Amino acid sequence: MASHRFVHLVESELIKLTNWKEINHVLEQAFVSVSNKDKSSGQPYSSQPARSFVHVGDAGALLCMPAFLGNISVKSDSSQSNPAGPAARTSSLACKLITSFKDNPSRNPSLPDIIGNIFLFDETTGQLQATLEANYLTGLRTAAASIVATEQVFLPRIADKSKLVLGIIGTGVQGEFHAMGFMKTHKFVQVKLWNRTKARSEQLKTKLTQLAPNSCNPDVNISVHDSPEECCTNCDIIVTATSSSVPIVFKRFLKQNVHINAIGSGLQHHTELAQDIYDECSVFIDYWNGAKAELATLKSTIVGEVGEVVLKQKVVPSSGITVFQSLGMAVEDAAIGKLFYSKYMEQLNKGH
Ligand SMILES: NC(=O)C1=CN([C@@H]2O[C@H](COP(=O)(O)OP(=O)(O)OC[C@H]3O[C@@H](n4cnc5c(N)ncnc54)[C@H](O)[C@@H]3O)[C@@H](O)[C@H]2O)C=CC1
Ligand SMILES: O=C(O)C1=NCCCC1
Repeated sequence: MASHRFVHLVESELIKLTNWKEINHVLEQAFVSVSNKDKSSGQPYSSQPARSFVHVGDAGALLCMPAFLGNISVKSDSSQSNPAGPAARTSSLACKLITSFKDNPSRNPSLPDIIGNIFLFDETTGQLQATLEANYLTGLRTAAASIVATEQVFLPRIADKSKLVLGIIGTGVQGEFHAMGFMKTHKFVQVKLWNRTKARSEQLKTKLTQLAPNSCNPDVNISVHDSPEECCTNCDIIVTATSSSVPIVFKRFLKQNVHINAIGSGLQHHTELAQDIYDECSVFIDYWNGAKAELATLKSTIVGEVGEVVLKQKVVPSSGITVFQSLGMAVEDAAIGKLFYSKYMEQLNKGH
């Protein structure tokens, strides 16, 4: 076989290509693709098995996440050269290989909890087109999944969207991406931060203060809190992004009308929130296949997939506590991998 070249996109290149609106646009299509059972509907569709794990004792795991995503547009209608026309459609064939080792951050020197790469293939020939460093992309796509879930499940029930308060529980990598993504795409009057090690929240506050002038509210108040309870008080939207194996958010901390994006705690998934929350809330998920395998021990009411909400197959509650229980799925990586590869190739062809 003739040798074949592929590109390798590193984090510094990916940072330059980042546009949150485009990322949210492809993530919404990833959600739709898993809920759409009719390939001829004109909507995105996909094929993705439940991901496979190799456990390394109790220390960590290697995850293999393959997916095919069909009929997506990597550009939103408003960003293409002819905004009046339909956005061009493409597909994505990809596999993310990722490791999750929970003790990595406390090593000396510290290492990320999550380390991964996305392998992107030509969907007509199967040839490897690109490898993309996936730590940064996992941060972006997981935050974008929470943003889309919040827009679909929670924001329709909020009449006045100009006074929202965001709480971030856990200001590690994911907490940071979530704070940045939400501030870039939605207006908040306050962003509240809590982390087990307070210094880390203070560091994030400094970064977010620098970002604020380029966010949806340059006057946003960013505050650091001493406890999860103080941080959650008065929040409309909460993100939990920790590796805690015991509950850190309880119902008594919450407003009556609140949305939580529960994204942390690795492969145990639902340990960050107390059972009294799960007893009362409506849970939305990313995909049933994954939930059957990875949320088998969750005792709560799962209403449906976020994609089912977008497709109007499921109705969202008009008040109360909603939870987006984020597992993370391969089509999200296939979507963001294709978006960044396309943008990179476009710039290369323009001679940048
Ligand atoms: N749902 C999804 O798609 C994804 C979920 N994750 C999960 O999100 C979580 C955070 O990941 P990263 O931000 O990348 O990790 P990180 O290592 O950057 O941050 C971990 C955070 O958890 C906190 N933490 C650890 N143990 C704790 C405890 N017992 N109590 C309270 N806080 C504790 C740390 O202070 C830190 O803020 C992990 O559980 C990871 O597996 C990560 C990527 C995707
Ligand atoms: O989807 C992902 O990527 C991950 N999800 C759960 C924790 C590890 C990474």
